[in-house]
Amino acid sequence: MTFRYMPGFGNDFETESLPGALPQGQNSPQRPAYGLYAEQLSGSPFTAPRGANERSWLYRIRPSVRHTGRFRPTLFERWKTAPNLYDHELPIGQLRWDPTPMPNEETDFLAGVRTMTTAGDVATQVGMAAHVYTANASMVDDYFFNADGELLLVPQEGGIRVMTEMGAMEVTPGEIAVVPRGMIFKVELVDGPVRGYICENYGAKFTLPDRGPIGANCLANPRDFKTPVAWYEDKEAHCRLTVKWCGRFYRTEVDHSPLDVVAWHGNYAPYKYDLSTYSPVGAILFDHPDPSIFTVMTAPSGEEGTANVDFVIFPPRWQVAEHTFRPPWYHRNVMSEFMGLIKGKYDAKEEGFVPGGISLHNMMLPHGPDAEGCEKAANAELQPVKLENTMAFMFETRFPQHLTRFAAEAETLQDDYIDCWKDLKKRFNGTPEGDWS
Ligand SMILES: O=C(O)Cc1cc(O)ccc1O
Ligand SMILES: [Fe+2]
Repeated sequence: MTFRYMPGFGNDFETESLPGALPQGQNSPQRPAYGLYAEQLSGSPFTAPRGANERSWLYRIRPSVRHTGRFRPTLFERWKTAPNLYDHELPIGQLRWDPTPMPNEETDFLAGVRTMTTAGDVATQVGMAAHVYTANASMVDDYFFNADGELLLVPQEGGIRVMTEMGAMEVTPGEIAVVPRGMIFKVELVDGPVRGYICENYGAKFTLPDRGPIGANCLANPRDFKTPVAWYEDKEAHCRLTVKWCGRFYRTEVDHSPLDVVAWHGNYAPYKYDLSTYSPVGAILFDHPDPSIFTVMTAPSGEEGTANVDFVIFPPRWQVAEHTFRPPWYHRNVMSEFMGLIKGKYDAKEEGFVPGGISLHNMMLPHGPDAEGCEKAANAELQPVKLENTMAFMFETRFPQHLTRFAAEAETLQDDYIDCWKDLKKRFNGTPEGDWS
């Protein structure tokens, strides 16, 4: 199968996989071509202002209402939803985990989701959850949609094929994909086991941040976002559709594939993005800017400049700042920082933060470079240095991130993480130079 995409962020797209399947000049013809049913999928209230109004028109073999029978409750006990408070006894702290191991038993994407943190409240469409997924099997006759929010998928190991109602995307480590709230999809594996991270965004959708004085270019450029062309399965088989709805899971059975959209148009659609197309802008003379300069996408909350969640990356880049402590400064942040590493090394941590791992620096908890990193940065010769072969990211939310019991009790939790700062010694010695040796 070939994967084809249309460029642009939030564009009004149109696509058909059979000639003439997409009505022209109207949305709801009396008898759509090919005997298709017309259906509107709304991603915003009908009356949302034009710039935030999202909907698509789908032309499908059966209307979605025929993809569901009666719903029965089902359980995915490791996929948690906010509010999920204090189901463990671990005190607050700076935390770090080793990579989640690949499954031993047959596990598909849906079964392989494990929640690490939740924030906010799904019932008021506020906040987010951070998950890891691991899988060693494709979803074949199993399909899923999440009514609780959009899913930002961040593969770390192994490629996945995200087969959605509106098209199919192949997404490999170094790329990300977003599946909108309510969109039916399944995940197939390209070749072998996979691992990655998910941000489940309960709030307003991810959008591109304003660039302010940076101007009209750089950071994430709209044309590098890719939305798949229409694709469908005309498959009659025993299929299951699982739905996540306000933190609970339900299942319904149908005799055909729900991925049956032959043509569509609109601006509510899945997309993917290659992180290597991000054009970072940074300090070209001195000092270390705030990580907000590396925001790929932001999901706003009601308060200006205060994101429900930001998706931030730390891509390969030159470091050139003069007379500057170049790694992140020591800091305390009102926002809560969940970090993952897709590949390479992260410049604030010399050891222990490895690809597939996670760190969590929650609301107001102090953190910064480890002792070794500090020592190196303070004594480095400040030549231009290229940070290569690296890609870390952060889900940064205005809401405190509450650990799940799974995260608190995981064998991968490093109990010695805070020791990475214990050798930060006193440098104050009464002289203006201090003791930076
Ligand atoms: O804590 C971290 O490693 C993330 C981070 C990076 C940076 O360059 C500045 C602030 C910040 O929180
Ligand atoms: Fe931080």
